Amino acid sequence: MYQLIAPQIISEHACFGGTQRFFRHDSKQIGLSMRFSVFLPPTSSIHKAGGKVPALLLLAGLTCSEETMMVKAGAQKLAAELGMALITSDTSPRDAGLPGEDDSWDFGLGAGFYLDATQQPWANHYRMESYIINELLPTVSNFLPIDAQRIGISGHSMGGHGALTLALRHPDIFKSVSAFAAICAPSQCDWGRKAFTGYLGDDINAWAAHDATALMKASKAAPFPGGILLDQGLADKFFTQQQLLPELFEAACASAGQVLTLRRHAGYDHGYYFIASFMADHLRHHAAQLQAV
Ligand SMILES: N[C@@H](CCC(=O)N[C@@H](CSC=O)C(=O)NCC(=O)O)C(=O)O
Repeated sequence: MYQLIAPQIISEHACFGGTQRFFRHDSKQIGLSMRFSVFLPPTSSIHKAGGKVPALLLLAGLTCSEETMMVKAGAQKLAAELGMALITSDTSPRDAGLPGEDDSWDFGLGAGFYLDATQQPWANHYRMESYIINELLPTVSNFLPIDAQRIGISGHSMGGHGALTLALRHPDIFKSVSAFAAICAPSQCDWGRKAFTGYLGDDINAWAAHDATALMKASKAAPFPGGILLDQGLADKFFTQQQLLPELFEAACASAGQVLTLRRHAGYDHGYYFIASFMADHLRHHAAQLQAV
């Protein structure tokens, strides 16, 4: 483990008795400057004498940034009441300046898919999994009153894929998991096939390690005994276009003996009004499991 560098505060805002901060730091994993955000509840030790608080990492989807969840998901009020911090990451490196990086909205900039690319020209900078696991989480738990032993993960769409796959790949780090409208089987949908071909190459055997459905199918026992919560809107155009495929993840959970609460909501689309409508249930799902750790 290398020496962690203290992040710089870009802006700070009082929020529901706690503090919303936006940061930048020079990332060794990405090789570029990265931005992230943290909401600290009033119970954290920057507000009163006390210990470290549990935290929920919220991963956003395609075209989003570290700001999106904090601005649109409406999570801070209940997180403040539950005494839980919120952490958000950006969705890709910025300023890598790679050819083709900005050609489409579902690959490259804003579309890092929370994995480490193995293919050039992406492999040097597109290392979002190593960044989150080895740099972002150690940084926030080292420099802020966040308890590294009580971290949960959730996310939306591409961020839901990130939440499910990072939780399944790092169950020692993430003690609870949930997702909103997640890309549940990327090897079997257009978004995932495009991203995995670009970042991981043509060999589909390399894809399974980053596919939530494949990872769950390969599990010998339920990886999350506390259960996984997954919400899906039935008026979501990306669900209708077969980009999300929650039914495949549901079948994989059944075969692994993993308890999954998959809620299908009539009338809800893919956007943040859907996320905000069910965010409280997700925060309570995580709070219950993280308090118990
Ligand atoms: N530009 C796209 C739409 C992009 C989009 O809908 N992004 C979603 C995530 S999709 C999966 O990861 C999102 O969260 N957008 C931010 C928002 O505020 O809604 C198109 O042309 O369809």
